[in-house]
Amino acid sequence: MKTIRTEVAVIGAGTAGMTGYRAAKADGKQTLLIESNVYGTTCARVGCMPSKLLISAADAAHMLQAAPTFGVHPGAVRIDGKAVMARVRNERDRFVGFVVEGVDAFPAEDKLHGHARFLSPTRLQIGDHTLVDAERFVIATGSTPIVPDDWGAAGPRVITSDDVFYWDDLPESVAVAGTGVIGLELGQALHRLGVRVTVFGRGASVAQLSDPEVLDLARSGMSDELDMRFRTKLVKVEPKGDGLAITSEDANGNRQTEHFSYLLSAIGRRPNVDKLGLEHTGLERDHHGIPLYDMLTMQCGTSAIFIAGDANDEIPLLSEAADQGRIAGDNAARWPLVRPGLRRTSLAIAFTDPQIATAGASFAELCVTHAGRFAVGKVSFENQGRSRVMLQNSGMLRVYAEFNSGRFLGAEMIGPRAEHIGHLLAWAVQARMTVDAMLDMPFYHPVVEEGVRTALRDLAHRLANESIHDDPCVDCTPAP
Ligand SMILES: Cc1cc2nc3c(=O)[nH]c(=O)nc-3n(C[C@H](O)[C@H](O)[C@H](O)COP(=O)(O)OP(=O)(O)OC[C@H]3O[C@@H](n4cnc5c(N)ncnc54)[C@H](O)[C@@H]3O)c2cc1C
Ligand SMILES: NC(=O)c1ccc[n+]([C@@H]2O[C@H](COP(=O)([O-])OP(=O)(O)OC[C@H]3O[C@@H](n4cnc5c(N)ncnc54)[C@H](O)[C@@H]3O)[C@@H](O)[C@H]2O)c1
Repeated sequence: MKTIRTEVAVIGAGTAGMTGYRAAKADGKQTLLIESNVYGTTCARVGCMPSKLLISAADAAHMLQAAPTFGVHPGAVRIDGKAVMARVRNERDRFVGFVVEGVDAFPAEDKLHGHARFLSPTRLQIGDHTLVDAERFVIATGSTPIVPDDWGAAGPRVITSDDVFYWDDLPESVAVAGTGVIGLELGQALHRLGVRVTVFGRGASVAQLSDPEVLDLARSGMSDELDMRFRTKLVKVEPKGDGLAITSEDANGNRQTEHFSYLLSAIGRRPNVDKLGLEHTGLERDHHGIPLYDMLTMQCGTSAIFIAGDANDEIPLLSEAADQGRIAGDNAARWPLVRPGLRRTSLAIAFTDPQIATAGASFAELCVTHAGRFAVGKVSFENQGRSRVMLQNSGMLRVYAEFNSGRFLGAEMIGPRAEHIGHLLAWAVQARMTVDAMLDMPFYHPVVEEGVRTALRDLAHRLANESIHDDPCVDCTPAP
């Protein structure tokens, strides 16, 4: 077996690993980037980009369906599944191509292919061919979709989001398990593209929402369009004919068996830390096996090992993987003189329709950190001018601020233009703005942001007329 020595070893060439590699190199360290699979990142190959391509096709179909309400009659709509999937794959391959070009530009001696695992705190074994001795490490190994064993045993018709983006055609039907972001984004898109879709949720959660009022509206809005089965678990999944027989059981114990072409398991992702030999590093780990680390430096304990991106399961989003990778790579290079990096205000967007956005502190978080000390303002988009004009007048925004200081803390919404409003509100949280200062900002007419102003005015009124209280927060039941 060959032995290589390097100053920094980065495990995983996804988004976190690539930014980590670049940061360590920029600090002048000899750095090795180790990847076990193909280059191209989860985001570009099977994540953010292909999912948004599929959603855009679904948006086009949906716009045609909504057109007659405006007096515009496009005629019979025909969805060519092969053409839809061809565009998804072709455009996806283009995005992947740009990432691979970036990796190609890294010097050959900085790249190594194979599965890395720790043999000691300073040594990795790569596949069965190389030993890597390094002073410092960045773990950026990403995550893998979860498929329970009993579902997986039903065969290849049980799939994950990874498989969808390799389809040549749209299937007849899909059962989706999970009402998280992936289940809702893909479930709604496939439904709008003419696939028979049923979404099963073992609880009643909707994407990342925790605010009970927004959640209620999101549940009913999604159920109006999609066959949503909340509080329903899958009790048996069996291969049958060219698909699957899926038996579900609702909260009242009623069981039914239905036939679907596929079961899409969208019940979360597991960080890739299990086959890394972390037991040989001496690092303290949590009950999921993830090393304990500092969220500002990404350093695991006081070691020379850093962890970034989906691998630490903190906030499994692209923007976080990029930030955390940069901080981890920089600190690996600087070790032992590590420094806190820039962690930004939380922002999460689900590209459902209506979109869902959460910015800053969530309602559930505030119930813990600010119980009785925060006020809530809100707006419904039902009669909001611009939203009605566009026929996108459904949804709600709830905004939160601290009593006394009037500082804006966060927001949760489902509604039109949430991807943009989410940014606006996250920037206000990070800038530590007060509600009054936000209301001093310009608002054009007629725009959806006027709805934000209505919510902020409501919030300002409540800050002025309500006060800190000791009552238990009746609203603060955790989201199911
Ligand atoms: C369907 C879907 C849609 C998404 N949409 C969005 C979105 O719209 N917006 C958003 O912000 N986020 C989205 N995400 C999440 C986002 O894609 C991830 O948070 C991000 O890609 C994680 O980057 P990463 O670098 O941590 O992991 P990855 O990009 O997965 O990189 C990890 C790499 O490590 C390699 N590796 C693992 N173990 C080893 C080992 N032992 N040795 C060597 N190499 C190893 C893997 O092969 C992989 O290449 C989506 C995810 C999915 C699945
Ligand atoms: N637009 C975006 O930013 C975007 C899009 C897609 C994915 N992502 C990222 O990918 C991550 C993974 O997405 P996800 O949707 O797979 O996970 P998730 O954690 O968002 O949702 C998982 C869902 O599955 C349910 N569930 C868990 N175990 C179950 C079981 N045994 N049976 C039935 N249901 C079960 C949960 O209650 C939840 O509703 C997200 O957390 C997000 O960070 C982001």
